[in-house]
Amino acid sequence: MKYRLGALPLSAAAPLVALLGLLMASLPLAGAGTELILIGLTAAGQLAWHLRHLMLSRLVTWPTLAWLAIALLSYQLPEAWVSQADWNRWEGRLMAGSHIDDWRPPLLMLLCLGLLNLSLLTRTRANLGAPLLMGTAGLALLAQLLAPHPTDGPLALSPDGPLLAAQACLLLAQLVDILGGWRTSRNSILRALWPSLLLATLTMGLWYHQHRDADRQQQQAIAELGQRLGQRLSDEIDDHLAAMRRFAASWRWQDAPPSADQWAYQAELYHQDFPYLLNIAFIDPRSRILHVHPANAYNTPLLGTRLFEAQPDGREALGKALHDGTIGQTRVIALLQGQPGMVHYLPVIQARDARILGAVGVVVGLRSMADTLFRQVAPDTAALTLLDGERLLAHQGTARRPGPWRHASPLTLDDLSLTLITRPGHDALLARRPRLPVVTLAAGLTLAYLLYLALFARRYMQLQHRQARRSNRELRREVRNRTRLQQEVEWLATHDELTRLPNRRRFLQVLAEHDRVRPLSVLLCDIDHFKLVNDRLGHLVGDRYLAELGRLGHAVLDAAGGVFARLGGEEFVACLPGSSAEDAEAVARRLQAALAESRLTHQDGAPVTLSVGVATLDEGPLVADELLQAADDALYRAKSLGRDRIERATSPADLPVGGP
Ligand SMILES: Nc1nc2c(ncn2[C@@H]2O[C@H](COP(=O)(O)OP(=O)(O)OP(=O)(O)O)[C@@H](O)[C@H]2O)c(=O)[nH]1
Repeated sequence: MKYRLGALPLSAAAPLVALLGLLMASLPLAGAGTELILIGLTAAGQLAWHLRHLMLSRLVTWPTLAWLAIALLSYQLPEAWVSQADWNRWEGRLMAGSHIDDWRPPLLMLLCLGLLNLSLLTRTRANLGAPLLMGTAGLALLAQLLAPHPTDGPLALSPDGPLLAAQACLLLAQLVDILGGWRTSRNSILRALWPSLLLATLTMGLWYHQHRDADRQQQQAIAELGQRLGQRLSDEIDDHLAAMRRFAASWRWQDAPPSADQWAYQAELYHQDFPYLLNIAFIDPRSRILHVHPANAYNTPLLGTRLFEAQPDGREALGKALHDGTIGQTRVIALLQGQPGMVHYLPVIQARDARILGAVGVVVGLRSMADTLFRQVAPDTAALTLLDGERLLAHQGTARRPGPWRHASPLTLDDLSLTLITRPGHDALLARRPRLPVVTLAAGLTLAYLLYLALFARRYMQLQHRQARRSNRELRREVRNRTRLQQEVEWLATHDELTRLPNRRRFLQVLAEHDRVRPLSVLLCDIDHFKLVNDRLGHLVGDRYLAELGRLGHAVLDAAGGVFARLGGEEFVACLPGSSAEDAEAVARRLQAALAESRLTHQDGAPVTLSVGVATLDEGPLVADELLQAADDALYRAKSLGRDRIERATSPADLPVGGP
């Protein structure tokens, strides 16, 4: 919750930061309009999620993503599928006032933010690659910060500060929001994130490189176009000069200036080849215009005009032709027709006596000439401007949307230095733009995303396996413990812990197991004066004596094919299936002997002795209680007869069967 509290104001602040920033920096809102709207929608999606209006968040996030997807498709689809013109039409409807290529660069960032919103909604943030989306968004932000201004490339990244700040706010809000959530799976996320983020970084680097390369190629193409046009312009002037020289020379055999008809006929032939010539005039030696072609509303009033007076800028050039007999050429001057241009004056020299009959004036309207030339370039391709220094000579500016940069090619026409500015149109640039960078970006980022998903899933499965293995191990250990405990409980239920001999219950079971064996003897053994041992030597020694007797008894009875058990207290019992009373007595004696040999003594050094009651069932059914009672009776008798004795019961009545 505390993270959400931090994220909330950041999400809310993002669109405000963008809007205020743009207003304060007096940046045109129209240009940033689409991006501003997208930022607003993304922020609204985030905010709605933070405020728990999930439906609203969904309603905002999905259409925003759809919008972004359409924009993305604009440069993903091949031209053959959807033409640039079609996209432009759609784009005009979707984003009036701004152009798709203006906001393509932040598109990646906004797409990442939109997808992050989606991952918020689906609550599968780390699984859906949200960390990589964040990393990529961070890279896109960084790229926008570091990238140069768009003037150096048609699709360079937008550096609009307020919009960047808004994007950073949205990213930060996402970061703050998930910091707590990823704490537990941080290791898994990091392991998947680094390799995929590295791939994303390499992809973006490669994309940027290819992107700049494409820019350079386009700039070069435009430069070549400018140079080509410039070359054509200068070739054109050379051509018409050569033609005019021939034209001027064609009058040298005349004795007098040409007649109006002659002039109109001949000049028309040349004018057809060079329609941009505003006129072709014959000027007499006194600089008067004698004939002019074509005879139109601009030219006809010029007839009779004395050029030396009327056009001082051209006087020097005309003087060369009329006085020196050489070709004269004006600079770009204001023509009598009202537009800038140049005039070439070619002397008409009589062949016979080298008399200068006059001059041919060829008026080149640069605007007309450039227009003729510019018409060869499709208007949407580029805007073309012809400049003489700062002076605008001609312009063709029909490119619907001028691109972000222009190319200036210097033109040299004789001694004239002009500049041809070529400004390519956006649409033409986009249409010619190679798709490789975008394909690289899309493929690389998709791969990085898949890599993240694969690594994360692998790591997740590894953890699951590890967890399962650990659980299995614990389960096995638990089962072992429980089995051991169970066995212990079972053992304790049938054994005596101190002597580790079978207890009374087990003894009765053994007895029952041999209920068909005859003879069946039972020995009831009791340590004599054991109380004294306890009292004088202590209970611990008493316990040791009991354990020792248990060990001895087990050894003796085991050798005799019987079972030795502890009945309780210092009383022991033995079962000897198949042993007659004599045999049983002999075993009892062996037991007494073993005890004697063990040198268990009282405090005064007297040996610890054992009294034994023997009962044998030779025939008839076994009644355990009765048999034991008979043995007990015999034992009682042994005790009362002085202890350290063996007394035999006579079955079924308890009759002494003898003693030592
Ligand atoms: N150390 C120890 N003493 C036990 C245990 N079970 C019973 N005893 C003791 O065994 C003694 C049995 O004494 P009694 O049966 O009264 O008689 P006794 O001293 O053996 O004399 P007699 O049987 O008449 O020869 C008691 O002092 C009990 O406390 C045991 O598990 N450990």
